[in-house]
Parts: sequence; C-alpha cells; structure tokens
Amino acid sequence: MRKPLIAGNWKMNKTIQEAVDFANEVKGLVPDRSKVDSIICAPALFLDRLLAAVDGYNVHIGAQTMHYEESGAFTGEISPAALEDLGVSYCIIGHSERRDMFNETDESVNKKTAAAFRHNIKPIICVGETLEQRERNETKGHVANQVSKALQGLTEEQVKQLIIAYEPIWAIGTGKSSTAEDANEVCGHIRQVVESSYSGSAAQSVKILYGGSVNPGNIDELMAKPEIDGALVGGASLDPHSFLRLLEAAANG
Ligand SMILES: O=C(CO)COP(=O)(O)O
Repeated sequence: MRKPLIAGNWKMNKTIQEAVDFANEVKGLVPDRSKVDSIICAPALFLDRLLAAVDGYNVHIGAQTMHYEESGAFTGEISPAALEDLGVSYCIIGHSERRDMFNETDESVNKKTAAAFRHNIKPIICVGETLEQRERNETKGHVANQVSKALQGLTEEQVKQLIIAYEPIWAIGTGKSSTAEDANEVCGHIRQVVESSYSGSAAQSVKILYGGSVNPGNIDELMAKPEIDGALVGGASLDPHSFLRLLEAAANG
C-alpha cells in the first residue's frame, strides 16, 4: 500500500506573515504522518520560517523549484545544497508554469531530479498535456515521453522514492478538473511506463499524484481511484480550512 500524499503548491502567493499564520493555524490539526504525507511547497523566501513554524508537527515543507548546480554564477537561482542545509525535504520539478514561462525543458527536469536525489530532496516531477494535445489524442504519448526523459539515468532505488504529478495543463487553475476516470487512466499509464523502464516493484512504489483544480468537492472521488496516490493542489491549498479538508480526505480515504 502506498501512503497517500497531498502537496499544496502555493505558487507566488502570500506574504511571510500570511504563510506563518497559515502554518500556525493548521499544524496541530494535520492528520498523523502515518496516514498521509502533508506537504506545503512554498515560495523560497518563506521556507526557513515555515520550517521553524512546523518543527515537530506532521507537516513537511517543500520548494517549488531549484537549480541543478550546487553553486555558481546563476543570479537569482536556488541551490539544492542550500535547500538541503535548510532541511527542505521535497521540491516540485518541471511544473508546467515553469516549463512554459521559465524555459524548463525535459533535460533540465532530468538534471534537477538527479540533483534532488544527491541532496536528499524528494522530487515531485510534473508532467501533463495541453488542451491541443488532448484533443489530438496525444495525452498518453506526450506524458510517457516526459516521464521517460525525466527518469533517464536514475537507479531503480531512486525511482521507487519518486513522486510524479500528472497535471493536465488545461485543468490548472481553470476550475475544470479532469474526470477521476481520465486522471486514473493517465496515472495508470505513467505507472506502466515506470514498469517497462524499470520493474514491477518500482512501478508499485512510485507515487503518482493528480493535479489540476483539485478541491474539497472532488478529492474523494480522485482518492478512490487505485492509480491516484494523492494530489498536487494550487488554489485550494491556500486556505487553511480547505487544505485541512484535503488532508483529511486523503488520510481517511
Ligand atoms: O498547478 C497546480 C498545482 O501544481 C494546480 O493548480 P490548481 O489546483 O489551482 O488548479
């Protein structure tokens, strides 16, 4: 059995004070870590304060991106070594917004994934198709290609610890979620890609999340699907009550 996982992706929202207030409000109410992995992926500026705020509670703190080099002349970038030193345990890699607006490629996603493992950071790799690709029936091929390229060179042990988030781009921030059936089918396809590139046991260990307009109203049917191990949540993770409802749904599902 794979433990469910809910990761909030705050994107570029909140001030430090709002972030700390959120952490203080939810931390004592977050379900036990034996039932669900609860993660907040916050802007880099807040990570240190959030880690201090949730210390000793069931909340993990993640970053939203990082560089693949440890240090050097990369103005404005975030070092994986510095994230590790802070105690950050997860990082989103290759979110579609970063692929679209900040020149992330399959190659940089692959390098960042390897760098995350070098620094004891669990990567949450994002994949997903555009509306045009979906309409052309290219979803599975596109997603399989993104996954294969992201995983190149990883060991089976690393793949077992991996988190892959299937986020159809047309469902992000639109209020138009994929149906649970469709999401389950694509997540199952991703698992098959892992199986054929690695092994059945790697495929059974890798966690596959759905993301795109997840909210307290649709989390139950998504979590009920066998291939969906959790959710990567944008808008609905910004409100403490709605974030807690998602965590409870995953913990009790
Ligand atoms: O991009 C997302 C999470 O990474 C999804 O965002 P929404 O939940 O706001 O659709």
